[in-house]
Amino acid sequence: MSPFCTEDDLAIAETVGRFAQDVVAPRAQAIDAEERFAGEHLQALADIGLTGMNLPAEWGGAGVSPVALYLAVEALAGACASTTSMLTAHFLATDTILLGGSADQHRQWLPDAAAGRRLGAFALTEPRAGSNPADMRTKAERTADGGFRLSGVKHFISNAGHADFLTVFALTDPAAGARGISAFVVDRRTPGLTVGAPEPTMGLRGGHVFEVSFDNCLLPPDALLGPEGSGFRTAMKVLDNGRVEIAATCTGIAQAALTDSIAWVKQREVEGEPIARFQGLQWYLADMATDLDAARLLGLRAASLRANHQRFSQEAAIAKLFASEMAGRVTDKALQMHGGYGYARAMRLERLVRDARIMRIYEGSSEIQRNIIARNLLK
Ligand SMILES: CC(C)(COP(=O)(O)OP(=O)(O)OC[C@H]1O[C@@H](n2cnc3c(N)ncnc32)[C@H](O)[C@@H]1OP(=O)(O)O)[C@@H](O)C(=O)NCCC(=O)NCCSC(=O)CCS(=O)O
Repeated sequence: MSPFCTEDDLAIAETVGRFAQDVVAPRAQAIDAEERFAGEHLQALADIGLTGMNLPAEWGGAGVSPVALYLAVEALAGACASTTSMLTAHFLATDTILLGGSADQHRQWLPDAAAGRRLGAFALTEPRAGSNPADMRTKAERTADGGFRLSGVKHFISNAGHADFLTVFALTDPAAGARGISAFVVDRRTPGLTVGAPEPTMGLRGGHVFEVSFDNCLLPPDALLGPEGSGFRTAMKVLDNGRVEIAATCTGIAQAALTDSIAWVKQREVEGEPIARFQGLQWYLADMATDLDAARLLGLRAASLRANHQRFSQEAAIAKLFASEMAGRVTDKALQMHGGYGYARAMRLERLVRDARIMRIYEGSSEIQRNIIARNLLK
């Protein structure tokens, strides 16, 4: 499949692919249509090791390579992107604890999260600080007992209303800009923490997003992840991982659209012959496959660098930019090939088109990825 994958990675992908098609795919249309939270899959994801797939075995995780993680996320996304979004948001939360926290914090939070007993959410974005999180307003002030008083509002937070814990980023030194941001792990039952109703969205309708308010929430000293002021850097490292997982989600969605399109042109007939005989449609398929292959290779390259403990921020941004734009192109072409049937809600293609759209926006929009890529080029 790719120079980046080992036999073990491919075996994991096959297992997850079978699980995704047998267990997750059959419920995906209903989850979307009824806007039902994809959490109904949480136990099944945990049973197959997916809830801890980003974590080392030491903390209850699957201990697999980031390449296997990429392939697993892709396989799951081909079945249900809402379920995948719930899972990747959980990964953002547990990655924050893994990368920012101490061994004691790992022990306290990660095994339960890896086992799917506790669901996480990642609270970085604010109503007026999306692309530029350094401009956040949420504050955490020291209290006399060494803990913190947390106040502010976070927005578009996946899982929040269903989560057991959130990793939250807040200013501990408002004068210091990005260097004044700290990361915290917060129990969702903390008094003063309230979550709004799920925000209605165009796609990922089973991957609920929420506004979260912190009204003078009192946090214990051990809620702080890492040294004060290190939160922004932790968030950026977590997002490097997250962007590769979004790229994998995009290749999963696009692969599903391509698979459906191949089946469609073979089955749909015009004047007694399958439309697959039209060269125009064959060229559509060829372009879709080429675009998809390029995106997958970029994603696997980033995952492979991560596996080798090399810096991969640039490659993650390139993979996320290309894959999210590719998913838009491929799902749109697929819909065009299906004609009115692709536009009808009875087919999953309509869902794939809607689910693909957010990929160009969350975890850093395409414009932000271009900024990151250009900034690295001009260093
Ligand atoms: C575009 C940005 C990267 C620009 O950031 P800034 O210009 O504000 O900050 P910098 O000066 O670049 O960096 C400050 C500080 O952080 C360090 N840094 C930066 N990037 C990295 C990295 N990849 N790895 C490690 N460290 C990093 C940098 O070296 C500086 O350190 P020093 O202070 O010098 O020590 C940024 O604004 C950005 O990424 N914006 C997009 C935000 C985003 O993606 N938000 C998505 C939120 S989550 C979501 O969308 C969905 C979640 S869910 O499903 O609920």
